[in-house]
Amino acid sequence: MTDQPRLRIRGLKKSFGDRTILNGIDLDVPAGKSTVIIGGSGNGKSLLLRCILGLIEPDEGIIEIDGENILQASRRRHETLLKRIGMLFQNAALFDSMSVLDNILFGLKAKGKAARGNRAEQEKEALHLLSQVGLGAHVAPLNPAELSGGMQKRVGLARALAGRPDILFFDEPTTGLDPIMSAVIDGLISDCVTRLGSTALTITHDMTSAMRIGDHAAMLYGGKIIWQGPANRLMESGNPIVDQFTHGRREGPIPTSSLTSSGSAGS
Ligand SMILES: Nc1ncnc2c1ncn2[C@@H]1O[C@H](COP(=O)(O)OP(=O)(O)OP(=O)(O)O)[C@@H](O)[C@H]1O
Repeated sequence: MTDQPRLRIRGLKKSFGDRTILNGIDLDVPAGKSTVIIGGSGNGKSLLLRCILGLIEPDEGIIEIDGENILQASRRRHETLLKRIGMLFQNAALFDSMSVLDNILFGLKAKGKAARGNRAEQEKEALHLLSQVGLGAHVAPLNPAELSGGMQKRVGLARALAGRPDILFFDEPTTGLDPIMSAVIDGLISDCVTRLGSTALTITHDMTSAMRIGDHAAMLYGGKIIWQGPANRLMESGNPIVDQFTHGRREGPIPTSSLTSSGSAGS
């Protein structure tokens, strides 16, 4: 592993009208490690991922993958770089009208991998992806609505792994899951990092999960990354804002009103 982070973000800003949500994000995501981002609702965590994924155009800043600023890359190069990223969305974001198999085949197509091989080979690859997340072939013809939330997340992970991306984003992967299924999903995320060598970036509110899967952790607050360090320091960071958040205290520097308002970071 080199010292160059896989993802390097500097001075990233995004406002909507007069509401500044991201107000100069500086973040390094080390290669081949698991990074977690914590922060209150509405602070812009999902927005940050959407900016990296090219779904939202930031107002200012640098987003580098392996030292290459994707915001200045040609459109074609940008698309190629983004194919390196697989994403598990908050609610798994599966297509309800498609079978599990077709959802994964869609993931392969989106990464340009389905152009190779015939339908039988593509299906074999999809079933292999399902087995990687611990699901058998019997799930393939089912519709997402027939699956539990935990199974849907696993299918979402299988789809995120389609095309073998080396960077994986997880948006609140354990939200809505029971503690055992959360541990299963966390185990799969850790496997992606330790067995596949992926670089993982996870947004979570779940401190157990953050400590379990994270090597590196960062807290987003007021539009900036206000702390980053080893994930095992999250509960004793020495930063009063991080401490209030990770220990879930009502009293502290974070006004409780900021957790129910729009999350604007000011300018
Ligand atoms: N396309 C958009 N247009 C206008 N406002 C937006 C847009 N996208 C995000 N926002 C605003 O940015 C703020 C941050 O949203 P975001 O979803 O990133 O928060 P979050 O930290 O991920 O919250 P949560 O933990 O609740 O998911 C919110 O106030 C949201 O309304």
